[in-house]
Amino acid sequence: MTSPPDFPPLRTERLILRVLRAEDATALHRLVNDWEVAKNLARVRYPYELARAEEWVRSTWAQIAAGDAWHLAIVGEEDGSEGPVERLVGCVALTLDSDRKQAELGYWVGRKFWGHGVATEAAAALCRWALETLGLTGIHASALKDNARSAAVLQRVGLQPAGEAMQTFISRGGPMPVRLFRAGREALLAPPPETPRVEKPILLVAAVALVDADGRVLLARRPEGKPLAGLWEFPGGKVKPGESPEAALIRELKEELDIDVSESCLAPFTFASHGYEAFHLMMPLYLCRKWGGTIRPVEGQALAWVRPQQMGGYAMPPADKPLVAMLLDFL
Ligand SMILES: Nc1nc2c([nH]c(=O)n2[C@H]2C[C@H](O)[C@@H](COP(=O)(O)OP(=O)(O)OP(=O)(O)O)O2)c(=O)[nH]1
Repeated sequence: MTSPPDFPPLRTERLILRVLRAEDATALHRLVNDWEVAKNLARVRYPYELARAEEWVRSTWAQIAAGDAWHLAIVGEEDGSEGPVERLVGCVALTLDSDRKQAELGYWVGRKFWGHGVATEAAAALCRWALETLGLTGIHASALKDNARSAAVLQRVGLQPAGEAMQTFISRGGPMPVRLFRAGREALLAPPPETPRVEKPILLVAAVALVDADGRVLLARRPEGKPLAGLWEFPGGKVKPGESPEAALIRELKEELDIDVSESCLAPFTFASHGYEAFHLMMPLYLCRKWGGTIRPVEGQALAWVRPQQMGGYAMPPADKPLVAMLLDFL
């Protein structure tokens, strides 16, 4: 064939999947003649010459015309001075098995376009097109065992692990271990599971473990009338809109304990992330060993200096349990 076959381009949110054109060969050669890309491709020789790219582009036209395989260019659009300009970012392909009921999925993306979900977006669109248009019963693929990135793409597209095998990789000069993936038509066409929505508001609270010279930590008892009243907690409080967690802590420590703490004495230590009934608590916990002034319970709250080993004897909010374990390890 001397010219590309008719194939209406597939459009995704960010990409166009279309037949390769003769003029794509230069960009294709530049992207594939990169060991980081070529080493993951079974049927590519490395180094990959421009003449091979030109020949391969033409071979894809015959395969599409025969209905054997669809190797499509993955193209992004960029703003140019005279309107949008197309840019080749990779290729995606489906090749029919000999029974013509199933197909093998393959793809590659140029190194500089990695990390943006291009392969997943393109592969999912081509699979959907093939299932709907060709009536395939399933799709399969393989990924080198050392290519975790590709295995993740296949699983995001909806393929499931289906064992391991050896497969010849021209680029690597021989057989290589691969992981196999496959999925049936129903699984692939099912709508993706909804990601659980966080309905609760996120409450940001800053707290601190004040540590004395003996390695004891100050706990304060939550006063009556407040939620979780009677439980022992790390001093701190809610971060106000526009306030940094450090500024909130400095303010709270002055209000609650009448001490002066400078930001440089607050060392980020760990954090609590806990779902309470009405909100989700995000609470960075700082460590502080140096403050100005003498600690006094301004709000009449009970205070206790407690070694981490003894904190089990103090009833604390559920969010604090993992923090105690961290302190126990660290102090
Ligand atoms: N300060 C602190 N709060 C904690 C800890 N563990 C934990 O679950 N919390 C929760 C309890 C509260 O829901 C929230 C802190 O809110 P708070 O009501 O004490 O905050 P605040 O001092 O700004 O109080 P207020 O002005 O609203 O009365 O974080 C902890 O170790 N220290």
